[in-house]
Amino acid sequence: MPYILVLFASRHGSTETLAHNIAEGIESIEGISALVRTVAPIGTSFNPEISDIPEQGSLYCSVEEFANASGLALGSPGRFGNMAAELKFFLEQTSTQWLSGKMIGKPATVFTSTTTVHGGQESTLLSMMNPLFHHGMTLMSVPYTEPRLHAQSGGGTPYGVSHVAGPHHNAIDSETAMLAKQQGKRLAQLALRIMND
Ligand SMILES: Cc1cc2nc3c(=O)[nH]c(=O)nc-3n(C[C@H](O)[C@H](O)[C@H](O)COP(=O)(O)O)c2cc1C
Repeated sequence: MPYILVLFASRHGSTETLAHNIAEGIESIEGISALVRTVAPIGTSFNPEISDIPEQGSLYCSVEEFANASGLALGSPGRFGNMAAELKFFLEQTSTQWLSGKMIGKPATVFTSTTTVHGGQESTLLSMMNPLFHHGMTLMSVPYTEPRLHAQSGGGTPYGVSHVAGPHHNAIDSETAMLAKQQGKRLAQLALRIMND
């Protein structure tokens, strides 16, 4: 069965929870599944002794899993208004796929979590879109016809779903979770449409 890769970096669990919400939305669509993967952390020494398999949670993504996906949902915590280094490090291992055009036309969407509401959610989301445009992917998100986008007082953007975690890593609220599911659902529907074209 074709799958959509839900690839995330997350240290405190907020982006990871959004990833699972998005995966749930993808899985609600018949004919396509979700593959949830993360990336290995990067140590401060740049020479970490990291096992190939994480001790807990989602497996680390392989470049093959990236290449063979029919679509991509990419999530990162905001780090100074940018995506996390470990996610960028992973993406920089995909130049073979860029050269071959393997990802061209496939749909992609992005999501994030930050501590503060004005802490760079949109810039983080846009930073994740840049390499996906270089891969020739088709960027999409949730439009304002989704009523929850109007109702959100914290996160939630037309660039991709977002969560404002606060300093204590607050749980994702039900409205944001629903928005994430909707984003996953729309991504799956678009992937099927593109595949059947
Ligand atoms: C190096 C670093 C930079 C960060 N920069 C920002 C920032 O610019 N704005 C912000 O609101 N939060 C920032 N944060 C906080 C994280 O974005 C926030 O804790 C996020 O919810 C973590 O997501 P996670 O639970 O998926 O790890 C930063 C955290 C780190 C470690």
